[in-house]
Amino acid sequence: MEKVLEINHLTKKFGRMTAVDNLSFSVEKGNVYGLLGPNGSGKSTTLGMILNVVNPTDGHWRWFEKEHSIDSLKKVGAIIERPNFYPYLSAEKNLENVALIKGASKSKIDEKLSIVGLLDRKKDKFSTFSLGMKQRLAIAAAMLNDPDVLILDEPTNGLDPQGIIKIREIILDIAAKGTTIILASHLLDEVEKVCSHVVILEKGKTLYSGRVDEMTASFGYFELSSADNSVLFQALNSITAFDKIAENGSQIKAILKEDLSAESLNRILFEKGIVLTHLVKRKESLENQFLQITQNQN
Ligand SMILES: Nc1ncnc2c1ncn2[C@@H]1O[C@H](COP(=O)(O)OP(=O)(O)OP(=O)(O)O)[C@@H](O)[C@H]1O
Repeated sequence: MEKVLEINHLTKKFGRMTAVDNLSFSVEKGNVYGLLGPNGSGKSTTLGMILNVVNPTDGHWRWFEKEHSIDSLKKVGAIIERPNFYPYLSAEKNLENVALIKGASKSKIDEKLSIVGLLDRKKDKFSTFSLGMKQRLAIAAAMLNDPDVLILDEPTNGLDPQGIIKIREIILDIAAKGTTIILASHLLDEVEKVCSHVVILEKGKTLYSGRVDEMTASFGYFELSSADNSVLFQALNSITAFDKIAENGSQIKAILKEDLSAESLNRILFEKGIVLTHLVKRKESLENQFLQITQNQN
């Protein structure tokens, strides 16, 4: 797989505060990466470093498997601050200005406005746009020179539900056409809906890095009960596949640390003379895992 970005031991300190702490991960072409973390976890600082606007304290990164070159960033489109356009100019005129600055062709303007659903509003002044439309225009501007990578920092912040859905559809559409996307968000739901990969940050440290579906597909847990739960509890404790076993009202919750099917567990317990009255296998959602991970840090 072609590597678009490699980050190694990246660290940023502001005085005594470490905003990004020894961060390492790689971004492969064609995927959508979520940088997920609560406010202040170091997402924007990380994006600032890889975009050359924040100086790192330590560590390094490289774009497109090349050592540092300003040229590499020409293939990266980014929206890291609120879109800044001329309010009294139309969407089209604003994009003409951006094209001029970026050295992109004006012939791309209609195509990009169409991708973000603003082609029929191209003659309207920027000042008449909703926040969601402004954000979509910013995406069109970032896409003008057909970047290989698009970076978005909290792209749906402050938008209404309709605006949020629209932006997410646009991101997925751009990704489906082959552009690699790196998206910083504090919304787990957003990452689950949009990203294939996720790096979870808490206080600048990586807590999880990997595929979103692998994280969702953790080993899960069982809910069980039997006529005598204390005997069941003891029996479960002797099975090495479990990480934690807890009584939960009339049921026992047994969390897996490795794969074990409901059928196998039922058989193991039956062989120990235990007949179950209840057996359900469940998977923790990414949301629960994220909450657990962030809670454990406090
Ligand atoms: N220029 C700066 N000077 C001092 N501290 C800073 C500076 N920029 C960021 N920080 C601190 O670094 C930490 C990480 O901030 P950062 O903005 O990267 O987090 P974030 O995950 O993007 O959160 P948010 O979504 O709230 O911006 C925070 O504690 C923040 O206060």
